[in-house]
Amino acid sequence: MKVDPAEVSRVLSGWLGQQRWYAGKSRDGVIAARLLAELAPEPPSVQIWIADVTYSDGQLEHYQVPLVFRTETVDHLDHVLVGTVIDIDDDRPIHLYDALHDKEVTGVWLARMAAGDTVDGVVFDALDNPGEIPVGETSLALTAEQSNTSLIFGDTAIMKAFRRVEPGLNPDIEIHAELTRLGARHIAKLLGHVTAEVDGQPWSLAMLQEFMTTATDGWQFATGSVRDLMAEGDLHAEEAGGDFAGEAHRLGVSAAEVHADLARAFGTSELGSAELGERAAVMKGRLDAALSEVPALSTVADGLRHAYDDLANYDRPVLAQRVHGDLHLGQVLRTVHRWVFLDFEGEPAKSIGERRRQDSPIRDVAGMLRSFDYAARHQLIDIGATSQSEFRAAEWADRNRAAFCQGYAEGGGLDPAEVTVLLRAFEADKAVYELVYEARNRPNWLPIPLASLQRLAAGRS
Ligand SMILES: Nc1ncnc2c1ncn2[C@@H]1O[C@H](COP(=O)(O)OP(=O)(O)O)[C@@H](O)[C@H]1O
Ligand SMILES: O=P(O)(O)O[C@H]1O[C@H](CO)[C@@H](O[C@H]2O[C@H](CO)[C@@H](O)[C@H](O)[C@H]2O)[C@H](O)[C@H]1O
Repeated sequence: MKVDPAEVSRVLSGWLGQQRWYAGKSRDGVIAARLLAELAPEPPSVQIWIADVTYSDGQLEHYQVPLVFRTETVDHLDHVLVGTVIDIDDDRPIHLYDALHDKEVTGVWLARMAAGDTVDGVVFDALDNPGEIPVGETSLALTAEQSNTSLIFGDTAIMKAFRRVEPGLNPDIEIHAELTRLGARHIAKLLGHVTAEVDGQPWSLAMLQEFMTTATDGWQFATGSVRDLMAEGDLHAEEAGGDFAGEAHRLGVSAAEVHADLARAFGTSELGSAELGERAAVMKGRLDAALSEVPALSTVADGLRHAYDDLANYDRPVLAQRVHGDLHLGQVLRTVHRWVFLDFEGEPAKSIGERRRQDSPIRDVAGMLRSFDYAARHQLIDIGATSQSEFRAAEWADRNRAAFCQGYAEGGGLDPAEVTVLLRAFEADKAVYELVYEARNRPNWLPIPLASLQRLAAGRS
């Protein structure tokens, strides 16, 4: 079976724009597809293709698209049909399907990992424990596709195939590999990964992790607590059923423990005044870029610049280390035993180089505090806010933010109350990022980060 890459580019051009994980939806881009590796040559052939997207401003992005080549159409795969091309050898049609959604072929990733294969320069690595790869289990794709595509195998392992790929080791694999080696408590163990070697550079394609069964994610857990509170007439957060503060405290302790593990695994450094000035300048740059996309930000921009100036003029060195980089309640799972932290990839919009840089752990604290604010306020968007519901949401957020900070300090982290300049700058930076994210993805959620930016610009949290 032989196909013309130009034909594959043509079908991908129509299909990519419909995928949740494709970041170029609002931009004009030219798509060129190239074959990276053929994982299963026997029919149905399974191949990893890379779609190189060149945007009109010259920017280049790469997306991983594993395809299965079938000579017959398959009804139950209709929803993941990418397109039909012609076989160069015999002029017959070949139907291309998204291989990650075809249970008949997904097992090849596990089989190759367990065997420690290298295929066309793509290395399948099971670390030291090939026996832990659940070869033979059937896959189930997570329906809530996010930045990547995740498959659960049986109930023991989850494989995340990275969609947007680039040269450089993905921090999610890098961090999970080190923390697994350390035996860290608050992560899901790394079982294996798939990495291509292209021109001497690694390209991370996929990772396999222990699957945490019967876990609830932090967002579901926290928003359940807010729902209970809102259903309870006049009660305060501590009086209503489903109070979350005990969990918020445990989550804070756990975050401090994760940071201690990251410091142990990757070391620490100090950000002096020059570096703080440079970090503040990056935040101002992000604010300026956001202003052109969300004009409502202009009313608070001066106050936010003051917060960034305070960071630039901070008179003490700031401890830096590897961090999570995009910490929020959707990135933590509560198992029966402990809180588990997921997705150490950092903010998807940043380059791998930026995401691997050491940073203040207060960036993660700020991310989680923003999430408490989101959890408290997002229901008011649907039910309509009154002054009383606003007051009660704020009370829930304040209570849980305080519990998280107290837990973080008790767990050995910096006391957030003692580094308010850092916290304000990082919260503002995150809320600016969120404002752009909401403008692009969920415009009716814009009031959440905007209200926080108004408080932060006025010098409140
Ligand atoms: N090890 C795991 N155990 C259980 N569920 C997981 C695990 N890893 C991820 N998940 C689930 O998959 C979702 C997506 O995972 P995530 O790593 O955040 O992917 P993405 O990079 O696409 O956002 C998570 O929100 C969580 O619900
Ligand atoms: O899950 P991702 O790593 O792809 O993160 C992106 O999407 C998140 C939304 O799913 C977004 O998080 C924002 O909304 C959350 C509620 O849905 C809230 O808990 C977070 O605090 C808020 O930042 C995240 O910013 C974005 O990178």
